[in-house]
Amino acid sequence: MWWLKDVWVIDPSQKISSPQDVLVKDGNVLEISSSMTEEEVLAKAQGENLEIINGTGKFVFPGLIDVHTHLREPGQEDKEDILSGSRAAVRGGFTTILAMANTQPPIDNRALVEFVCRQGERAGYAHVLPIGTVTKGMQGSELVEMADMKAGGAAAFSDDGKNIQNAEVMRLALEYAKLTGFPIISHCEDKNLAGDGLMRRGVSSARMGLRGIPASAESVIVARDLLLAEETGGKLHLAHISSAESVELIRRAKARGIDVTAEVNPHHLIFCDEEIKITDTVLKVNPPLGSQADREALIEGLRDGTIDMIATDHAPHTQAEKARPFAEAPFGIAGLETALSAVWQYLVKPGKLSLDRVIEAWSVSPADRFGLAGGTLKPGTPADIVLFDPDFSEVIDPAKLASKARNTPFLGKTMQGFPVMVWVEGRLVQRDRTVL
Ligand SMILES: NC(=O)N[C@@H](CC(=O)O)C(=O)O
Ligand SMILES: [Zn+2]
Ligand SMILES: [Zn+2]
Repeated sequence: MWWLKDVWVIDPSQKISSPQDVLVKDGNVLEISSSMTEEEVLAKAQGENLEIINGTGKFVFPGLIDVHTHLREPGQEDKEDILSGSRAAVRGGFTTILAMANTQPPIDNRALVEFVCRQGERAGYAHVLPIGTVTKGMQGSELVEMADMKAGGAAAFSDDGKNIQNAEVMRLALEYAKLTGFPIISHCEDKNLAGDGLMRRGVSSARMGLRGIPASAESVIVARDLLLAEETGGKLHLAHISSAESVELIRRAKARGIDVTAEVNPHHLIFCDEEIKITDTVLKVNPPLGSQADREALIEGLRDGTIDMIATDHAPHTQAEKARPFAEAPFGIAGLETALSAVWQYLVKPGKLSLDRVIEAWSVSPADRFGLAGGTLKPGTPADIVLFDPDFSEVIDPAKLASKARNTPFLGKTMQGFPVMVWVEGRLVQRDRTVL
C-alpha cells in the first residue's frame, strides 16, 4: 500500500485541486482526503507493507493519456518498438498511449490490432491501445472492417501520416464508424496544396529558400471534415492542429454543435517557423510549425476549450534519417519523455496555461472522448498515477532516454519539472526518473 502524503492533488474529473493525502491499495485508488492520521492509515493497510511518500511541494494527478504516439512496431523497430515506446511513455508521465496505425504493414485488420495489444501487455508499462487504419493499406480507398477491429481491441481509426483525399471515402468512414462509437482521427493535409513542401510557407520559408506548405493545406481539410461530420453526425477528432485558421473553424463548428474534438502538440505550442534552421532537421515536422500568431491562437484555443486535448505526436526516427539534408529527412519530433516537462516549463510556469487545464487536456478529455479507463483518481478506479516534481531538473541525456529516438529539440538541454514516480494499476513503474 502507498500513502502519498501532503501532495497537491489535481483531478479535474472530481474538481479537486488542493493539498490532499492519497492512498493506493490493491492496484486501485483507495481514498483521497485532507485529514488522515497514521492510526487510520495503518488500520486500512491491514498489516500490508505500507510505503509513505512525503509529497510536499509535489503534484499528484491521473496518469496522462496520449492519443497520438507512433511506436513503429511492426516494421520499423530501428526507430522505436512497443517496449521502448511504452517505457518512454512511463518515463514521461503517460500511463496510456494510443499507437498510431502507420506501421509497416499498417494496422488494418484484427490480427494486427491483436498483435499490438499483446505486445503492449507483454511490455507491461503504459497501457498500449492500437489505433486501426481507416482504409486498407492506408491507401485511402477501401474501408477496413471497423467492427471486427474494435472487437480485437482497437480504440479509434486513423490513416494518420496520410490524409484521406477522397471526400466520399471520408464521408463513408464517418458514417460507418458510428457503428463502433469511435471517432475518426483525421490528419488534415491537402496533398496538392502541401506538394513537396518542407516547412510552413511564409517569411521564414522564403528567407531560407525552402519550399513552403501553405496553412490552407491543413485548414481546407479541417473545413471539409467538419462539414462531413455535420452531415453524417459522425464523430471526428482532428489530429495535430497547427494554424489559427483551423482553430477558428473548430470554434465555429463547436458552436454549431458538430461532434468534433481536436488536439494540439506541445511543439506547436512552444516553437514557431522562425526557429527552424536549415542545418538542423529536428524541427522538421508535419504539420509544419506555424507563425507566432498561430502559436498564440493555439494556446488561446487550448485555454478556451476549442482545442480539447494535448497529444505528443511522438514521431521517432533514427539519427541516420534525421542527419540527412533538410529536404530528405523525415518529418517528426520524438516527444514522450520531454513533452510534459516542456509544457510545464514553457507554458505553465510563465502563466500561459494552468496545470489544471493541462491535466484536463492530457488525461480527462482523452479518456472521455475515446471511452478509456483512466483520466481520474476516483476511489475504486485503477491507480494510474503520476507524482510530479516541479523542481526536479535534468539534462536531456541521450544515454538516459528510454526511447530509441533522439530526435528531440531538447537534447542536451537542462529542463525542469518532471514526473518522479509513476504507477500503472497501482504498480510502480518509474521511480526517480528510472524505469523499473
Ligand atoms: N508528425 C510527423 O511529422 N510525422 C509522423 C506522421 C504524422 O503524424 O502525420 C510520422 O509518422 O513520422
Ligand atoms: Zn499526422
Ligand atoms: Zn502522427
